[in-house]
Amino acid sequence: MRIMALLLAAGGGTRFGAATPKQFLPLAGKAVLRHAAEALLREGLVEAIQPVCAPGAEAQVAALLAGLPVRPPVIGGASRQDSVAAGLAALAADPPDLVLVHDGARPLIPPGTIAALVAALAEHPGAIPALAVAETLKRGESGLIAATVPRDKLFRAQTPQAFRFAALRAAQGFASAAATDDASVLEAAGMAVALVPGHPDNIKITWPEDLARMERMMAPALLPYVGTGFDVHRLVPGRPLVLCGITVPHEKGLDGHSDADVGLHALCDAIYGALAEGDIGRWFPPSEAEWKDADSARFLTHAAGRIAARGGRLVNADVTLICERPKITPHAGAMRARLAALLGVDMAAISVKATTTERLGFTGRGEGIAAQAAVMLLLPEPPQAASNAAS
Ligand SMILES: Nc1ccn([C@@H]2O[C@H](COP(=O)(O)OP(=O)(O)OP(=O)(O)O)[C@@H](O)[C@H]2O)c(=O)n1
Ligand SMILES: C[C@](O)(CO)[C@H](O)COP(=O)(O)O
Repeated sequence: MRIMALLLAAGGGTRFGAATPKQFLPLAGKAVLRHAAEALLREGLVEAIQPVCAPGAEAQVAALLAGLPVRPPVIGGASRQDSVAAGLAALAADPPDLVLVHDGARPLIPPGTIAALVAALAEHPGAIPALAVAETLKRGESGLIAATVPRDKLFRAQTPQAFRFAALRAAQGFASAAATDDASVLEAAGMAVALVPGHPDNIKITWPEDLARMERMMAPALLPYVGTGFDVHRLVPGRPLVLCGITVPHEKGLDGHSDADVGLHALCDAIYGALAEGDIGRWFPPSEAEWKDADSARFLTHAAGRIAARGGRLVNADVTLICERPKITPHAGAMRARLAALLGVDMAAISVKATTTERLGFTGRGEGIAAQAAVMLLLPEPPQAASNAAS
């Protein structure tokens, strides 16, 4: 049993309204059309795909479908049925037993759909996936309801639509240019077409919101990852005191290889921890002269870049500065704003607070400042590569 598929891509996407026809637009990292082709092949039943495209798009289609069992694209026509006829003609020299006709604008074919269609063709010359209409149907005119249409026995037709090749060829003579699907050609010829279960995820991208919805559906699930960071620097005379990206007036400043921004360092370590990508010393070793007196804002920008590179996002961060003096509260708002700007998130996601150690220990004696931070990130997948690379 040989099964081939026509992949229709000759439409201009008028309703979508983009300069590029919708089937060539990117979706979850590849073109919509490539998703559709891969979906046709996924069940392992389709031997090869015959793309049908607009004049001049042949090279683009061939490139988008490179590496798949795809025949050279043929040129479609002004109507869907013209495009189908062109595709069928291209297959006619070595005809398959069965042919599927699929919209290049339908990137997702739920598993089992093609097997169900092929099984139905044992009994009938045609079969389509379809969904029973679940909502009340209205006919509208000039913004008003003209009638309520009984939905009993009504279905929404999807693709791929499957046919015995000889039957679809024979029915072509009955095709009307107005036919919006391929089953209607067999219907016009008086041939039976079976209904098999369709799926709501088999969306035809018609309007821009369909592509946005499909992008959300195909986005990888994001998992929460928490990270913590802790840092200490000694207070010494003669240096500015930089805390959470803000220079705070004080008689001493923090000592360190960089600007010694202890709050920002703890925050970076929390982020690297959540990413399982080591710590700040791995990315910016104190042995490297480049980081001498460096503005630690660069480190946080780097950490934010690592979140983005991993396809994740920061949910929130909470930084606690531990010192008797200076008082942090008057500067906390500016610190939150600065950290939020460096991380590219809303200020509401960033907390900066402070505590003392009741004059106990090195922070109590004013010898140094400590900071701890906690973050939550949403990341697409377990950080396996990072855990291998981290020390
Ligand atoms: N003459 C045509 C018309 C449509 N199609 C293809 O048929 C599928 C479904 O059609 P539709 O969603 O209507 O696409 P467009 O015709 O591109 O959209 P519009 O009607 O908004 O212009 C699409 O993959 C489209 O490329 C085709 O190959 N040849
Ligand atoms: C074939 C189809 O996808 C089945 O739902 C649909 O009829 C195509 O309709 P359009 O008018 O070409 O958008």
